[in-house]
Amino acid sequence: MKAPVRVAVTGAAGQISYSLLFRIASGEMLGKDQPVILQLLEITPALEALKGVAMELEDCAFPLLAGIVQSDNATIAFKDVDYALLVGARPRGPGMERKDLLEANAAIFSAQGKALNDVASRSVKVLVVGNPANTNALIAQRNAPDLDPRNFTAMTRLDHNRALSQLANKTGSSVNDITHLTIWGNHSSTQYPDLYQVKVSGGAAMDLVAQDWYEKDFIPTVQQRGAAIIKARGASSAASAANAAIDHMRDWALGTAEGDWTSMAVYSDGSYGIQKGLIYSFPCTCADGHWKIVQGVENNAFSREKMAATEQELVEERDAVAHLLP
Ligand SMILES: NC(=O)c1ccc[n+]([C@@H]2O[C@H](COP(=O)([O-])OP(=O)(O)OC[C@H]3O[C@@H](n4cnc5c(N)ncnc54)[C@H](O)[C@@H]3O)[C@@H](O)[C@H]2O)c1
Ligand SMILES: O=C(O)C[C@H](O)C(=O)O
Repeated sequence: MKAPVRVAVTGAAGQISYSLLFRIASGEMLGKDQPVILQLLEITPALEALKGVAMELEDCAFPLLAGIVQSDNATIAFKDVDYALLVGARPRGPGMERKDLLEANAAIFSAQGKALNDVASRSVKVLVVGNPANTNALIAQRNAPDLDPRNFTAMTRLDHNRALSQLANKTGSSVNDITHLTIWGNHSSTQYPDLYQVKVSGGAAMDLVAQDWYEKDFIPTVQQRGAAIIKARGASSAASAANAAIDHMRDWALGTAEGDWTSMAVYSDGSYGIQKGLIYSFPCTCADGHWKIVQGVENNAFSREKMAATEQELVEERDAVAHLLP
């Protein structure tokens, strides 16, 4: 048996975590041979509810669950963690854009960035789920100057998975037949789901769909899917968000599928002309616990315009929280 790794989850009594924690503890994220210690962070008023979640985790008798820490103190919850899933934040309600949450949630991520800087493992892998995810990840990263900026990522895997399903439905194929999909940019309504590189059963996806459907149906559907879920469910996506978080971390830790890539919002090194330092979603491959931005994707004028628009939104979000960026 391997030695246990420490996995922090914030917002651990919230709705996403209720789908997430049990899957981490059952080995779906890091493998069926990897014991985990869950280090759960909540705000003080939610500690009682958190206790109930921890009791249920115990009641599953997961063979891989080697311990549970519950705290309202980030320096306790993040102590020596190898993985940190930053979920805890206010979700948006009907009619809100994710960036409307910037003020409410930004302070959380500066405090948590500092705590990670102080006590987490130096190789901690951080995934920000709480919205606006990219800019929250930027805030956490900038408040953790002793950690490699590449340790901080934000989640666009839910958008990626949504796009896979939409395309599979349209083309009458299986998600298993689809490769080389990219979500570029922000986890927001400016994101750009790019089908130009996509292969369906080895052939070009754009040969199977009309440009009109791509522009007027597919792109807005993927961009607006979070809002559509909120409208239908009366609450933001939870199980699908947890599933995407598992996919993101599993690929980062254990590697992406051979011959394909995934979408991850990562620290921009200037690839594709995107401003260095933004947390921007790119096509990424992962191996040996490290992600790499796929190079050499040829973007046409349509794509470049969409990539620039979502970059511009991230620049504006960054500028709006400049006071929280040391
Ligand atoms: N990136 C994505 O694709 C994606 C998808 C779905 C939801 N989200 C976002 O995830 C976040 C959580 O969603 P949810 O549905 O689980 O919300 P929720 O309200 O059910 O749960 C959030 C939990 O976070 C806790 N919390 C608040 N401040 C905290 C802090 N400082 N430290 C620790 N915990 C704290 C709350 O007490 C609550 O239990 C929201 O911001 C939502 O918009 C992101
Ligand atoms: O849309 C939201 O506010 C929640 C989440 O980011 C989603 O995409 O479902």
